[in-house]
Amino acid sequence: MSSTWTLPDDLDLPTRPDFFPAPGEALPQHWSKCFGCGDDQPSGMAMTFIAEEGIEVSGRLTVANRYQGGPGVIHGGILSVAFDETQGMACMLLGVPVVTGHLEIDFAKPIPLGSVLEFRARMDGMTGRKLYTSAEARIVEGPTAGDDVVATSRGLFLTIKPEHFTPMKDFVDGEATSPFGSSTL
Ligand SMILES: CCCCCCCC(=O)SCCNC(=O)CCNC(=O)[C@H](O)C(C)(C)COP(=O)(O)OP(=O)(O)OC[C@H]1O[C@@H](n2cnc3c(N)ncnc32)[C@H](O)[C@@H]1OP(=O)(O)O
Repeated sequence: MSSTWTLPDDLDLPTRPDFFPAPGEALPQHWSKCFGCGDDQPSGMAMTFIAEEGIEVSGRLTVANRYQGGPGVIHGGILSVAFDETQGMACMLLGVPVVTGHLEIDFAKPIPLGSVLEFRARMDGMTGRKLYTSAEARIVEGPTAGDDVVATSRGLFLTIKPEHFTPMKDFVDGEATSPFGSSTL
């Protein structure tokens, strides 16, 4: 795998805050209509996430037939959504909303339809509003399951004020059951 991603030297590493769920506990969805994790988004991926040790989080995705890109394998865009979600969830330990500014993926191995993927992500450091994250995916169930990393991702997230989304509120498709910013975290 290769990447042009380089971390700045002057990053602070966040520590796990008291309000963050204990290792093994579920993380709340950040927005019920989110394509990646929302339970009020019938066409979405309905990913679920749990807190891991330290500042790591993990998420799972079953590769449904509708996520097909090349013959029999996951679409790269779907894989990117899953990384985006998982790395965004890793930023939740700051307790403030974030958006993705930059995301880059290395696709290392084909991922067959029907696989169950596990994603693990963490913040590698932060400076000001900029949060540097990384993640990797493994196939944990399916014919090619194993310890091999099948894809990796690096992403820059930026903290935002809740009013960032105010100009968009008229475009929301109906009433959300967990409005943005109402996360229990
Ligand atoms: C729990 C959450 C889970 C979330 C999962 C899903 C996440 C998503 O998909 S979010 C949706 C996709 N993303 C978006 O819609 C974001 C759209 N972009 C924006 O709104 C803006 O560009 C935004 C907010 C990222 C940055 O704008 P703004 O707040 O004005 O910051 P700006 O002053 O331009 O940049 C701040 C710093 O970040 C840097 N920066 C901003 N964008 C980038 C980028 N793409 N690459 C590198 N650096 C960047 C700037 O260089 C600047 O650095 P420095 O402080 O050192 O000068």
